[in-house]
Amino acid sequence: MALSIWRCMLNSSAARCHLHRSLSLYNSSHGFKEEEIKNKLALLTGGSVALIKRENGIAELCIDNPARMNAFTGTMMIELSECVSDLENWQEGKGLIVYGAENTFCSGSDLNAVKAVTNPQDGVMMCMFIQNTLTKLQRLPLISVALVQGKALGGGAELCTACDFRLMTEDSEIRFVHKHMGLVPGWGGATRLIQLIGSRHALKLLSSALRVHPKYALNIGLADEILSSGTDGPLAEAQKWIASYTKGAADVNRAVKKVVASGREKLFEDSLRTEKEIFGTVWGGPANMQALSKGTKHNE
Ligand SMILES: CC[C@@H](C(=O)O)C(=O)SCCNC(=O)CCNC(=O)[C@H](O)C(C)(C)COP(=O)(O)OP(=O)(O)OC[C@H]1O[C@@H](n2cnc3c(N)ncnc32)[C@H](O)[C@@H]1OP(=O)(O)O
Repeated sequence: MALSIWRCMLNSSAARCHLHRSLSLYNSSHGFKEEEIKNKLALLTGGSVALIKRENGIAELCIDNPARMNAFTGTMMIELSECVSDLENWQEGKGLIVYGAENTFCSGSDLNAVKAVTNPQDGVMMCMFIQNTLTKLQRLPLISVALVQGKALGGGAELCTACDFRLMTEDSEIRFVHKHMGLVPGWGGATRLIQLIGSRHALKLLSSALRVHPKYALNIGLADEILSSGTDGPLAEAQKWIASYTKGAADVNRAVKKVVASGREKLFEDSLRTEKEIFGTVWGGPANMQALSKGTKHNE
């Protein structure tokens, strides 16, 4: 079969692969009434979530509510969802750094918002809204990094588990305080924590609300690097760190994250099929042809 026809077949199946992007975890068939909960969240104002998409393909998402230790108000939950949707459509994107304003990460839900969302139905609806957002964040075809400075508490601890990697500054902590609030994680943090560090370590952190300092986080696999207090500052350190994992063409970087995200979630044979489809999107592509024409050697 002519190579070009074969590639066309691979590419057409790869196109189908793209069509499955950004299906929400919860929809109306699960009783999720998105517009209804968004209208309620919109009344809980304060703070903001800002997204910068840079020319080099690395975006920065800032959780900005320093007067409340970057706690999420209702409007910030809506803005986070909108930023993640924007990133889902950013075809040039390769990486994402999530961080908090004024050198602290996030202290979870704004307790004023929590007190305003009194009935259990609305609480569960808010939980579904946030889980939809954080599941899409985790599945973005970008390498994502949570830059943890200061405190990542409650929902803030859950948010950092939705990123592929966590970089912690020397004085920072991640703390699942839910049990002290008479709660369990609801933003998907328990499920992702078990994926990251295993059920034994996850149960220890959730049942003790332990302050997880950087060295222990590194030891149990929750953190990937402890950032030294370099002269450039933590955000610049994080930019340097992510740059070493996002070199080269955007489509190849995105394909790498897609094959790993597929293997992380799918059954073995389904993941193999997805890997084949993603392979078809880069086989014979510009980066592949350039490497072949250069006679690339791997002895650096
Ligand atoms: C599924 C989980 C999810 C949910 O249930 O929806 C949650 O995340 S529940 C919330 C979990 N988070 C908390 O319980 C954090 C509560 N705050 C603290 O423990 C402390 O503030 C701190 C984060 C450890 C920082 O302590 P400290 O350095 O002493 O500063 P302050 O306490 O003075 O905080 C400064 C300022 O910020 C306000 N603040 C902090 N966190 C929140 C929050 N989550 N919601 C609302 N406001 C918050 C704090 O009240 C102070 O404000 P003022 O008192 O007006 O100065």
